Amino acid sequence: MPEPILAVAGVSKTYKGGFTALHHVDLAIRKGEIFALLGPNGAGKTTLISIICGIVTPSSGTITVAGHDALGDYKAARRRIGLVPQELSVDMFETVLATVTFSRRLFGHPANPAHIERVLRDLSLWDKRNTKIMALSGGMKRRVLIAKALAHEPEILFLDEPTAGVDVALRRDMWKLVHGLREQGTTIILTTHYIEEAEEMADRVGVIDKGRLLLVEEKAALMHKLGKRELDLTLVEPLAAVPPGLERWQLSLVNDGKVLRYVFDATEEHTGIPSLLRALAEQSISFKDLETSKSSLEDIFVDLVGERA
Ligand SMILES: Nc1ncnc2c1ncn2[C@@H]1O[C@H](COP(=O)(O)OP(=O)(O)OP(=O)(O)O)[C@@H](O)[C@H]1O
Repeated sequence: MPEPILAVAGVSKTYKGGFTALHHVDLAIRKGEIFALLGPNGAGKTTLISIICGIVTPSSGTITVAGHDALGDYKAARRRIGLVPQELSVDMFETVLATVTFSRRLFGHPANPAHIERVLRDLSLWDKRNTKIMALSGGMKRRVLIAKALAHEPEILFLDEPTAGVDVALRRDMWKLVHGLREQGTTIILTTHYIEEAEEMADRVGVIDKGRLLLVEEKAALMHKLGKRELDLTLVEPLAAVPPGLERWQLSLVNDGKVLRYVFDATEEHTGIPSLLRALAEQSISFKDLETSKSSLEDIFVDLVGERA
């Protein structure tokens, strides 16, 4: 792997009260990728991002951003990063243009009106540049946060739960926007609880829970590796229990015994379906419909964090 644009090594965080929010996290982010950090509430996602962005001090570990030590050479590292926070943090009485222009100045960059215009146009905010933030819709305010984060031309953009509480249309717009940014060469790291979001957007997915990074995988490989499939057979006659003699297959009854469900590993060469169907025929169990479904990243995620009963 080429030199990562962001390297997190052995990062732990114990807050003052004694709570350990991160346990020895190692993570290397490739230039130009979209990386989704997926985890339930309280998993440690915001803590990790805040440490990388220099807002929270780690208890141990190192962070390197584009070759700069984020702890020792904080300013140089921070300049490479744009952070879109979860919560609205803008001056409601300022105009869009003034707010975004000011964000660039904060990083000590010389003015670049052409860049600011490009950012605002990309985010469909140019027509609103002279509007006060308070007069914008919720979706537009979110876009302003992104514009602010991009004002100083960062190489890495962090999006902390970019679509929490936004409607479906805006969520899709956000996804499009993120893909557009990646095409322009920005590395994107987003945190989310929405599996759908990781599935839709990410090249790689990291799953974090209780402060531990459980795995980091290519999204496609993750889904392939852990992908289970379900075969649902809608029975002609409902069953009260899975009949004896079928223990070889992982079967269960759902929908009041009307559906016999077979869970199998889609990556196995032999799925066991033909032999199951033969065994059912031998027992005169007939079905009127048959349907297979692929498990989603959501099933995988729930399996991983062990919330499934
Ligand atoms: N300043 C703090 N002092 C003590 N504990 C904290 C502090 N900030 C966060 N925590 C705790 O650390 C854990 C991780 O919190 P964090 O905000 O990083 O989680 P998260 O994965 O971003 O969650 P969410 O999805 O809900 O935003 C939580 O248990 C939280 O209560």
